[in-house]
Amino acid sequence: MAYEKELDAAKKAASLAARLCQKVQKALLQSDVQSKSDKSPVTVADYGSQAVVSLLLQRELISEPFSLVAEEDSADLRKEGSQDIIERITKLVNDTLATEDPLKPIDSTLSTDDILRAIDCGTSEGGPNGRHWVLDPIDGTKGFLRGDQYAVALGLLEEGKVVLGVLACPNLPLASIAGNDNKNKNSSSSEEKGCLFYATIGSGTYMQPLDSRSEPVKVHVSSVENPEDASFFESFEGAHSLHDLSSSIANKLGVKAPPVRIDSQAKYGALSRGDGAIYLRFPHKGYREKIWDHVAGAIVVTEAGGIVTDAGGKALDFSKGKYLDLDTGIIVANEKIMPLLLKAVRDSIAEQENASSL
Ligand SMILES: Nc1ncnc2c1ncn2[C@@H]1O[C@H](COP(=O)(O)O)[C@@H](OP(=O)(O)O)[C@H]1O
Ligand SMILES: [Mg+2]
Ligand SMILES: [Mg+2]
Ligand SMILES: [Mg+2]
Repeated sequence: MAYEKELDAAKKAASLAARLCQKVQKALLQSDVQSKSDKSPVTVADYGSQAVVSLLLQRELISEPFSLVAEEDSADLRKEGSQDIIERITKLVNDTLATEDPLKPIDSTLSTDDILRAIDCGTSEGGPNGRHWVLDPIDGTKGFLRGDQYAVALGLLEEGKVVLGVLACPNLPLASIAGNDNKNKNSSSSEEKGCLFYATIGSGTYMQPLDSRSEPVKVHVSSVENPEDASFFESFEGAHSLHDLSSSIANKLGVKAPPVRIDSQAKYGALSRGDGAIYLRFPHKGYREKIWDHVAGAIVVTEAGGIVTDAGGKALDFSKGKYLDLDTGIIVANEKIMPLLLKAVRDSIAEQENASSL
């Protein structure tokens, strides 16, 4: 299989980073109200996750040139007054790496400078040439803080095309979230949860339990043909996607089920195994989508048989650097539903534009 070595490294890196995030989220949820309103736990987990992935990939793929496009950089951490937080991140990363390799000699413990350097490996710009890893160390920070869904999302671009993607979703139930009430979909209930989705180009999409040795299963998007029987995903946060517009599109399609609102690229993971059939994402005017919010999710869905396009039906172009250059919105569906969805999107956007020009 192509990209076998890269996939092994990516799965290991994302799983370990997810373990770090789980530890921080658990402490956060057990803490008092005052520290919950403080943003530092998510900061620590974000940087810690990025450092773990950066270090792991470089260690596992030592003979290859390394380029990483990642959401975070260390500029804020290098400001005065950040020493305490850097030390917390460094301890967290060292503790996490030690669980991966308990026999590691003690003198290889990483220093604060090592951690800052690892975070700053993620400053590549991407683009159409060569290989670039693309990382969102915590996608769905809002969900992370609420105790809901989030994902560690890692992908690989080769000559501007996505060839590999891994999504670690620590709070996503292993069983389908279709048909549950909305509370269970987003939050951590007592059922078994923690999913690792992965895909390489031409080889399909697989899911396995995070942190477990049980066998991966091949997954497929929903085969629903009639949109009336489809359910759709969208952002939990109304600030990230226009819920009114998606509701208008769903009405036109005759979708009966209420929207399933969850945070992060866990939506792409859930779609890849058929929990819902449609994903609608329409940011407010002027927002520019970043590649790390979609690279891993896009290949996880397309290798499972889905289609991911912008609102005009164009494939997403990940070769333009950090930003996606696209026509309003991102939509996902299976082959059968996509033509109907594109028409509903076009009609709803035209109606909205007419209404605002009156
Ligand atoms: N105004 C906005 N419109 C659309 N997306 C936004 C946004 N502000 C932030 N985002 C992006 O939405 C992502 C979360 O998506 P979702 O709503 O599906 O959970 C965020 O990722 P991070 O949490 O990694 O910053 C962020 O990049
Ligand atoms: Mg993100
Ligand atoms: Mg993020
Ligand atoms: Mg962010």
